Amino acid sequence: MTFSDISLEEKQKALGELRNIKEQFAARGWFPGTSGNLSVRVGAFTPDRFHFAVTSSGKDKSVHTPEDFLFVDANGEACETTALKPSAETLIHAKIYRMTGCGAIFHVHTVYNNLISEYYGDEGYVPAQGIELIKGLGIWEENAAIRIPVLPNYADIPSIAKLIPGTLKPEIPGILLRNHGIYAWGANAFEAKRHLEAFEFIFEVLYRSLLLPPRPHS
Ligand SMILES: CSCCC(=O)C(=O)COP(=O)(O)O
Ligand SMILES: [Zn+2]
Repeated sequence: MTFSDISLEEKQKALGELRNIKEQFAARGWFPGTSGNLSVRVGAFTPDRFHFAVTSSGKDKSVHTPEDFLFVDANGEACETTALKPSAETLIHAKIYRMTGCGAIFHVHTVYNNLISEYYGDEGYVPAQGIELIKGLGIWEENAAIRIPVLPNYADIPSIAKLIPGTLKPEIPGILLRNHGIYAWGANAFEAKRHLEAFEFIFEVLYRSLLLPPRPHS
């Protein structure tokens, strides 16, 4: 399937979903200083051939403009002639699509995901257990213990993308970049949003738990 085979209706639906998500996350303060990026896949998928709409690089994501999104291919190249630049982290999105075949990927920088990724960064994963929102990740096992992968935050994005195949775990729909932010994905925008919200809740619980004083002996 080429980009022009994908219906206008499907492309517009993807752009509408991105616009809604962008507005909601911006209202939560999840795009400080132009950080963060979002994408939704369109059309058919094979690991080597797919297309997605992605946020333009360096934009203020708290306002809507006609330059907010563009469509790119599996190599992160623009599908149509445009002056817009795709997100600087488009190759990370492309690698996650290639590995998972998912339908949407959302990336945000928050204080909690930064603090927790640094705290557990040397281990290479964030451990979590006994938090109800683990179910929000689609993991319904009783008292599930999960490990959320943490990758180093190299300045060279292709170097990060290369690490993804060895790091990504099929059962965990997210990856942290140390002292940077999280990528969360799902079969569609609804699921990717639910996963991202669950991760952020988990990070806040973990961080606040570290601050609790020891319980007095009873
Ligand atoms: C301004 S934060 C540094 C870049 C970054 O990590 C990010 O998420 C935003 O980059 P983009 O090119 O997608 O605007
Ligand atoms: Zn980022």
